[in-house]
Order: sequence, then structure tokens, then C-alpha cells
Amino acid sequence: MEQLPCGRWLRLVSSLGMGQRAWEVTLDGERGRLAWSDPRPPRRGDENCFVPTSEIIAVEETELNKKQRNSGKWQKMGKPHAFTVYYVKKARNHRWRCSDVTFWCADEHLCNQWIQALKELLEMQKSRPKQLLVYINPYGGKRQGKRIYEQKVAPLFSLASISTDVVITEHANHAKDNLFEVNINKYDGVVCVGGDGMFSEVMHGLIGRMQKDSGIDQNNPKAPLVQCNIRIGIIPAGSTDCICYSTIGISDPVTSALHIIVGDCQPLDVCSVHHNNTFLKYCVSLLGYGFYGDVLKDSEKKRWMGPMRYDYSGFKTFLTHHYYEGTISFQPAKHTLGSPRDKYTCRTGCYICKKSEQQLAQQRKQCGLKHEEEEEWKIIKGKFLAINAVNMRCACPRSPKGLSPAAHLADGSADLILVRKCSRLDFLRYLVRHTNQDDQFDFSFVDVHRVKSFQFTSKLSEDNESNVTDMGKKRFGQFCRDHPACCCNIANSTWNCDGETLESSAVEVRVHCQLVKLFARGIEETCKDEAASRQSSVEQLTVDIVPPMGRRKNESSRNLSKYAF
Ligand SMILES: CCCCCCCCCCCCC/C=C/[C@@H](O)[C@H](CO)NC(=O)CCCCCCCCCCCCCCC
Ligand SMILES: Nc1ncnc2c1ncn2[C@@H]1O[C@H](COP(=O)(O)OP(=O)(O)OP(=O)(O)O)[C@@H](O)[C@H]1O
Ligand SMILES: [Ca+2]
Repeated sequence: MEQLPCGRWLRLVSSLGMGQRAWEVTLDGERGRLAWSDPRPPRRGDENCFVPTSEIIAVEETELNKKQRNSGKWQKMGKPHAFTVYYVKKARNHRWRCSDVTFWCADEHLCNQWIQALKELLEMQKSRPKQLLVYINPYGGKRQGKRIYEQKVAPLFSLASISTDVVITEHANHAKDNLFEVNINKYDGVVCVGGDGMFSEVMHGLIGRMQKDSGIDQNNPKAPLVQCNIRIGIIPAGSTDCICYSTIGISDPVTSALHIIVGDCQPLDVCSVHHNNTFLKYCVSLLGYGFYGDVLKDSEKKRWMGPMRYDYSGFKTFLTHHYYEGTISFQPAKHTLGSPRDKYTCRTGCYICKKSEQQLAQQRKQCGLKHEEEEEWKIIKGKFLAINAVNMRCACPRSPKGLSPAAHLADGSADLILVRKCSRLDFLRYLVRHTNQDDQFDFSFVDVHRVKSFQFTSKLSEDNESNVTDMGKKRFGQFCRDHPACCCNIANSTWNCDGETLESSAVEVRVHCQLVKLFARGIEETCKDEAASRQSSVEQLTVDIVPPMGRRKNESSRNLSKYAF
């Protein structure tokens, strides 16, 4: 056993029992891992297991159960001393589970030494939260938020010694308003149990509070906003859960809880949306006009249907096939290395996000925000079925690769997708590509641009502004009377902003690089499903050498566990 001058354990190696066998167990502080292996000469198929200390959830002294105590081995040995290590086990499709392993030994002092060393290592993980503020929306998604939290999440938080203050919301904006009042410095993070709308509420509360405390006027679209350093955790219990799915890779409450416990941190870009120098909303996933705005508006009347409301309203909106005329002007995101048609996608520790952050900081230091205003604006006029600005890929179980598969979580840009007027059949082909592997931008009627800011004005508001006295226009019905079948819509659509509707159709949007932080790590690279199923956090390293004499060739390590030592 070795100890660093600071008192940190560098390496602890012992022979400990697990089940009915002795294992060589190593706690390697330097490499940051706990490993256990069979000390006998290795044979084909033998397994060495390890878990990174950053993915250990807790360690506890354990009483061996009656069955274990009564087995022949224990009786000879007197009272064994045991401890259990709880750790993250990675399963298929980015799913995480809490697994455990129990080690025992006859020496009480040795057992305590192990518990103490592991606890010290856990204490050293400074990014882990100790105190969380939790908001539960009991009405999100299938109305399971409270049950999900109590049954799946709270026991894990308590295992990891995380204290919580839990607020069950009583009305919309409860969490947001509450965040302006609480002593926020008391907490290491805020957790929302619900869907994208609930996340949006918490994010608005935190960003708003931060700007208020720093004297920043949110109504000024050009104000440089102050970053929020308090992380947000999302326990998915909503209808789409796109933000959770796009930042973790799955909507699964246990996986999310484990990312919170290990103290992951993923910065996230946020769009600010203004109209006439008035702040409207922030947005992190989809800001959509036309199709997705209309789906949302219709679905709000059908909340009682739960998550199914989106399929119902989606089908209905698809049939109406309305398009909208307007002008988009945007500033291309020149600072970023990526492009929306890249094959490379944003992953844990993404190089492009890191580079973009540095580039933006450098540019701002050199030229300030004024320079950004003078940068080139591109203008596109047209008739659009959908205008979608996405800050992240916007993946969800309905669309696993998302609306823009190569969008980045934290590169200071958004992908602006313009779907021009086309036939119903073409639009259906476009929608279907959200659900399969084909390229949804490979259509003549779809354009995609990576932008750092954009503005939109509908033709209707332009006409009204330029000729407000033209009362003739106001007498016009909602849809074009002369051409009932043409699907042109002289009414405005509404913006779908992270699942909330916006009042104004004319908007001014700016991307704020890495304005908030989540308890997440982006999508991990392990992705081939078959490979992922074989790999777990406790990695199984197969030792591939010729078996020693006297051992059966096909003897697996699992069979060996039957052997007493
Ligand atoms: C033929 C199948 C085509 C399926 C196409 C599926 C595309 C799904 C794309 C989902 C994109 C989600 C973006 C995230 C937005 C969130 O910030 C927001 C708040 O949670 N959710 C929604 O607005 C909720 C938006 C939900 C939209 C669902 C749209 C469903 C369209 C169905 C069209 C059916 C046409 C069938 C014709 C025979
Ligand atoms: N107690 C409450 N009663 C009514 N509404 C609430 C309450 N608490 C929160 N809300 C509001 O409910 C809205 C929707 O909630 P949430 O996002 O959790 O579920 P969802 O809309 O089903 O899921 P998704 O946003 O993923 O589609 C949020 O915008 C939030 O402001
Ligand atoms: Ca982005």
C-alpha cells in the first residue's frame, strides 16, 4: 500500500474474497480505477474487470447475508468483514445502470482501510453535487414524474449521499418564479423532472436570475449574457424529452440520475429570441415556424391525450400542408470548423465545440460585439413549409438522429433549416428521413445553414407594416379565398420554442455560446450497438493466451467461481 504526501492513496492491492473465490483487488489512484482479477495464471477467456473511480457511485460496509454466512467457508473463518462498491454499468444504447460488487476479508482493519480509501477517492471528485434543488412537474408527459422520481431517482441520490430539496410544482412557471427567490448558492445543481417545457422553465429561471443579479437587461438583444455555472439535471418524464435524448443519448431516468451523481458537465448553446427590443424566450432545442409551430399550437388543445397528441396534430398539420411567406436574414457562423452536412457528429468532449468556444472568445477579445454586427448578413425570401432553427441535433425517440444530425451542443451556432414549398409527397419524404439513415438535407427544396444569428419577418407583417391603412387586407379571411386548394396561408404561423408557443412571428435570434451547463457528457463514442452490448463500464479484458497444462480449455471464469480457494 502506498500513500501520496497529500494523504491520497496511490495504490492499494489486496487479496479479497468475492463470492467463493479470492481476487486480486487493486485501487489505483493514479490511473483512477478499481480493478479485480483472478490471481491464478490467466487462461483463455479469463476476465479482468475494472471500473473508473469517477464512475463509482458509493461504497458501503456490508453485512453478509445469512446464506453467505452459513456456507462452509465462512464458518471456518469466523465473522467476515465485507464492503460493497456501487458503480455505473454501461449497457446498450447509452443506458446506464447501477451495479454492485461485494468484497470480503477476515481482517476488519483491512476492510476498513479499503472503505476509507474508496471514500477518500469519492470525496476527491469535486465535480459531484452534494446538495440539489429538485422541481417535479406532476403533469408532464404521462403524468409519471412524481412516481419516477420517488421510485427510480431518490434512492440513487440517497445512496450517493446527495441531499435534496424537492418542490412539486403546482402551476406552470412555479419553478421559474421560485428560482428568482431561493438561495441559489446553497445548491450544486438544479434538477427538473419533466419534459423539455419543464427544462425550459428551469433554464429561464436560472438565466433570468443570473442576469438580474448581474444587472444585465434581457430586453437588449445585443447584451452579452452572463453564463450560468450552476448545472441543470434533466430526469426525463415528458412527451418528447429531446434535450435529454440529445445530450445523453437516451431518455431514461436512471441513466440521467447517474450522470448527475457522477457530476458530469456539458455546456450548451442557448438562443435568445427577441421582438422589437423585447425579450421573448430562450431556446435550446427547436425554434420552429410553420410545420412544427402549427403542430404545437394544435397539440396544446389536446394535452389530455398525453404524448400521443403530437402524432395526432402532426398528422393533421401534415394534411393541411400550409406554407408561409417571409424573409429570413442570417449571419453565417464563420467561427466554427463544422458544417451541417458533415458526417462527423458531436460527441463527448467534442473537438469542434472546444475550438469554437476558443475562436469566439478570441474574436470577442479582439473586436468586441460591435464587429459581429458589421459582419455579413445573407437574405432569403420565400414560401416555406417549415423554418427550423436547431441548437442541437434535436433527437428524440421519434427521430433518433434528429432534425440536424451534425448540429453541435456547444459550438456557438445553430443550424437553420429552410423547407420551401413543395408537394405533400415530397414533404412526407422529407419527414420520413427524420426516422431513417438517409440524408434529410438531400432535397432541392431543403436548405441548411449554420448561423450565429438570424431574423425572420413574415410577409404578412411586412405588408401590414408597410401599409397599415390598407384595411382591405384585414377583411381578407384567414386563408386565401381565391385559391382554396392552394394551401397558401395569409395568416401567420407561430414559433414553437422548445415546445412553447411564441406570440410574435417576427423574431430576432442570437446564439449564446455555452450559456448554460447540464449534468451530462454528450453522446459517448461507443456507438456500434453490438460493441456497446459487449462493453460495460466494468470492462472485460479477455486474456488471450494458451491455457496452462492441466486446465480444461473451455473452462470459463464463470465456472471457476464455483471453486473454493
Ligand atoms: C411518416 C412519419 C414521419 C415522422 C416524422 C417524425 C419527426 C419527428 C421530429 C421530432 C423533432 C422534435 C424536435 C423537438 C422539439 C421539442 O423542443 C418540443 C418540446 O418537447 N417538442 C415538440 O415540439 C414535439 C414535436 C413533435 C412533432 C411530431 C410530428 C409528427 C409528424 C407526423 C406526420 C405524419 C404524416 C403521416 C402521413 C401519412
Ligand atoms: N404543476 C403544473 N401544472 C401545470 N403545468 C405545469 C406544472 N408544472 C409545470 N408545468 C408546465 O407544463 C409544461 C409542460 O411540461 P413538460 O415539459 O414537463 O411536459 P410535456 O410538455 O409533456 O413534455 P415535452 O416538453 O417533452 O414535450 C411546462 O411548460 C411547464 O411550464
Ligand atoms: Ca450549437
